[in-house]
Amino acid sequence: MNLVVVGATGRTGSEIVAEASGRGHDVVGVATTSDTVEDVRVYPSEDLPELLDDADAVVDFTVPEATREYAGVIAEAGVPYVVGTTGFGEAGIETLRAASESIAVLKASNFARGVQALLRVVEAGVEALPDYDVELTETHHSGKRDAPSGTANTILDVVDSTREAALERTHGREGEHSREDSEVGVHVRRAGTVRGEHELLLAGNDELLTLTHRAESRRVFAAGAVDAAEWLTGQEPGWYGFDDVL
Ligand SMILES: NC(=O)c1ccc[n+]([C@@H]2O[C@H](COP(=O)([O-])OP(=O)(O)OC[C@H]3O[C@@H](n4cnc5c(N)ncnc54)[C@H](O)[C@@H]3O)[C@@H](O)[C@H]2O)c1
Ligand SMILES: O=C(O)C1=N[C@H](C(=O)O)CCC1
Repeated sequence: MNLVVVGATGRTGSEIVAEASGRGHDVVGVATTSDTVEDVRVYPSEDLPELLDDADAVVDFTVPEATREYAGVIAEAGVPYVVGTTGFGEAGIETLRAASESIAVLKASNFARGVQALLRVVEAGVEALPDYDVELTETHHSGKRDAPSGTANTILDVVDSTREAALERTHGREGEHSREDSEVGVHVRRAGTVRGEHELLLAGNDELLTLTHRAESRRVFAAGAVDAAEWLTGQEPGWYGFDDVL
């Protein structure tokens, strides 16, 4: 497969370049500056249109503003598009949904297979404990731009779709703040080189259930993203998630 990795010089993109190259795929990179990663040529972003001519898939781990810029070009080129970038607003999601009318778009906030398993366990836990208090804590490296993480938002979306009514997301607490039954506390920690940890707490009836996932390297995201790209090349245009791949 001819793969274009956008964000190839990044923390995660460089792992994806290594993973895809290791599987024998032909890889080129795109980033804000030209470079070389794992012996793979990285081109500046203005070169993306011509790089799409021979591409079988694009994998994007950049920033929301870059993804929004690329989506139209990639859709026009008719190339399947795997998006791992997080931190989009509604407009960004709309741009990707529009692209999925003409190409296969697979967007996931987390390409670790263990997080897909966590989401299934979260649904079962909330179904079994519908009246328990819910709190979420996520921890990532000190360089992460967006908060809360895309994965945290995905977990909370699963909680909301499983409960009778959506919970009001309270981001941190300070001063006098007694807890309402209708709220979920969302707590964000940024420190060191943490690759990604998510903990969901369900508490009530004098007991606690904690559901936790910890990524111990970015290779786990890279493996999932390349699996997704390999799968997506065989799909019709449309909107897909990583759960479709598993
Ligand atoms: N879905 C997942 O499994 C998953 C896993 C890890 C990271 N992420 C997400 O991936 C994104 C990148 O994270 P990171 O830590 O690898 O970032 P990073 O800052 O290390 O790398 C960002 C990359 O994007 C490129 N870039 C930035 N602005 C650009 C622009 N305007 N045009 C072209 N390229 C541009 C940079 O050159 C760099 O290569 C974040 O949104 C993060 O949340 C998702
Ligand atoms: O390192 C990051 O940044 C990560 N971002 C994703 C998110 O926002 O959920 C996935 C975990 C790692």
